[in-house]
Amino acid sequence: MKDRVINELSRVFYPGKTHSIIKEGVLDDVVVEGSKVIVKLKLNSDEKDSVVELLKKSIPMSLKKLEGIEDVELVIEKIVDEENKLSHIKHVIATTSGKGGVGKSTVSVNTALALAKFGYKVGLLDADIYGPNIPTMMGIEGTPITIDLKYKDKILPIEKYGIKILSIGNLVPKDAAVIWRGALIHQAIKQFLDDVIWGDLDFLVVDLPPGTGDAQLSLAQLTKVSGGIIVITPQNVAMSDAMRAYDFFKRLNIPTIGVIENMSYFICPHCGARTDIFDHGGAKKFANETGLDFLGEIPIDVEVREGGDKGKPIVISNPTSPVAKAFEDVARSIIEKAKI
Ligand SMILES: Nc1ncnc2c1ncn2[C@@H]1O[C@H](COP(=O)(O)OP(=O)(O)OP(=O)(O)O)[C@@H](O)[C@H]1O
Repeated sequence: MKDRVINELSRVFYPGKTHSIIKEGVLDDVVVEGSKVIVKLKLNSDEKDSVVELLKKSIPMSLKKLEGIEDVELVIEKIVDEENKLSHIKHVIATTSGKGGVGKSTVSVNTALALAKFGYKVGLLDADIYGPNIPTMMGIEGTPITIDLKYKDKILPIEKYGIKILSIGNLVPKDAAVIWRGALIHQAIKQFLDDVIWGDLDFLVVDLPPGTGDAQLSLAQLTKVSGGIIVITPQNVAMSDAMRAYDFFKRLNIPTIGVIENMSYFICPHCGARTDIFDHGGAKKFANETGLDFLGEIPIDVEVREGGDKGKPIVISNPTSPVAKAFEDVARSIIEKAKI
């Protein structure tokens, strides 16, 4: 229904212009509740009253033509011109890792879902240019993006499991991004921040590429990141990579919220014995040495991997499991630090 509403709105002219209200970039959100639709617009504070009056007439008139829509509510917010476009996002949280494959995306996805479980409005931005695997993990691969293809200027994130998701994988052809360098990456991240209709969010979790590179730099330049999370595996060799990621956050003035140890240990499902496959405690040691907070340890669990492959993360597929609880603990620490 939401798609139909947006499609219909693409036919409503912005008063005084030759293009639609969508092209004008004033649509902030669309919420469908049964036969009622709520359309949220953000207009410049100096927009004329006559324009507002015309919108109040034309939008309900147009949407009521849709089958199943009986009531249309218009919420119009006036914003100061060129107000920071991210002012409706309270906290930007970035996750990174010293190196690839440590489970950074897994942590981003499950932490975002745990935050949403606590009732917060959450967005998840997959800015991992080199391995945008969040669509697969969230089970949204192949879902066509609606609005950017038609209007070029605004992108609607995909909603699943109660959060809004957008991946660089949705914007560029598979494998094309790996050759991207500075300027292009900067442009892509800018587009994510400027042109995506995130709506009001308490948290935007950004899954950065591993290491210290252009994406981190651009994000820091383009927005105020409330805090960064470093994901590491327990081996000693992982420490120097983590230290580089931490130093980079410091140089970019991104406060580090803390460290998570992923693949921390393995509990045998048959005998219950614990094995520290990659050693254990590296992240805690790292946290002690740097004075950072230790946010928790996530065991290796086949359900985590399966959840990622099947597009149903463990926080959703098995919410009472110890791993899901561990992700909730991470979310609690973020909430506590953000003092929300
Ligand atoms: N705690 C865990 N238990 C079992 N499997 C896990 C765990 N964490 C991550 N994995 C699996 O390890 C693989 C790599 O994880 P993920 O993609 O999250 O890592 P990443 O650090 O984001 O990798 P990349 O650098 O490629 O972006 C995935 O198949 C994922 O399902």
